Amino acid sequence: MKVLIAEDTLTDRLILKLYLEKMNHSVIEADDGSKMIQAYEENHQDIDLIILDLNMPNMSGVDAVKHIREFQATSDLSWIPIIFLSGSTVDEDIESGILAGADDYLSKPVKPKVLAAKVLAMARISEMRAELLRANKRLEALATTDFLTGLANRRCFESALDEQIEKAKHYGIPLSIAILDIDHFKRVNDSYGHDAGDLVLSSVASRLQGGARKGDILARIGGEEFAICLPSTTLEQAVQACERYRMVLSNQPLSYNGDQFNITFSAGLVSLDDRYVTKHELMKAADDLLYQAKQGGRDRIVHG
Ligand SMILES: Nc1nc2c(ncn2[C@@H]2O[C@H](COP(=O)(O)OP(=O)(O)OP(=O)(O)O)[C@@H](O)[C@H]2O)c(=O)[nH]1
Repeated sequence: MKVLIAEDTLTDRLILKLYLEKMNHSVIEADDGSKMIQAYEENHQDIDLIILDLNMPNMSGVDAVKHIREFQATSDLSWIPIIFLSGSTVDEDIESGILAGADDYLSKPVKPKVLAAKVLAMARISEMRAELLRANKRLEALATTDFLTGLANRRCFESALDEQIEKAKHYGIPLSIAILDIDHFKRVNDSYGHDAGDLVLSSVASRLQGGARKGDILARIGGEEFAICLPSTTLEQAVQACERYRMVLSNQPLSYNGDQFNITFSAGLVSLDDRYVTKHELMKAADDLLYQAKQGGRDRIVHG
């Protein structure tokens, strides 16, 4: 681990450094609270643990710990363990160090075995926390991704759409959305089986993704239904974009086990204007136009 130590008494600092280096940790030193904060702000991405004296000149250990915890919160930095050192065994001193945001307490003079044990305990907590964050990230990805195509799922699309609507209204920039539905998809399943259907859905997703403009948000929002959010795009521009999406599908058949599929989609396309307040209204409007596209003969985009 990389340990930042702050201790104003030179001999105490050197002994602590020696112990830590013997345990194969690397050390950054500071001799008062404000230098420790500076060292932390400059090296925070590398530091795994802070050990600091509670009583130091210029800035007390309690204030330094508070500052570090505040800095972590406001800069969205990950938590790292902090152990404070003190010659005092007064209950109130221990309490104030922990209340300020430290995680453990070491009394002076530091005993190497106790130091090693506490550093190990902090490393364990740190690793558990990192594992929890990784697990949360995996869960978040699962909760927002469509398992079959790898595109965003409906939940993720709707939340992105909420953000885009707010941004568009706030800055007065255009926003369009399209809802696409593959034509006669049931025939693929019925003729070639569900696996072929799944493969067609994945291929459609990667074709659409391949043709996507940077910033467009693509999602699979239902069985054979996809949605595209086109930020900063007027209706006229969105019609062109959707025609491009239509071409990436229809200009070349998809193949599965030697069979070729000519896949087309129908789409409803709308742009945000005063008629729509919520994402549900916008999506409902796109859905109604999609229905018209199906009624009108499929393989077409109807906009409104
Ligand atoms: N393979 C596969 N099929 C799916 C999935 N989700 C929905 N489907 C199928 O998609 C088909 C949708 O059929 P319909 O709603 O009748 O629509 P369609 O055949 O595409 O006809 P139109 O939309 O009217 O052009 C059904 O056969 C569903 O079983 C999926 O994840 N995988």
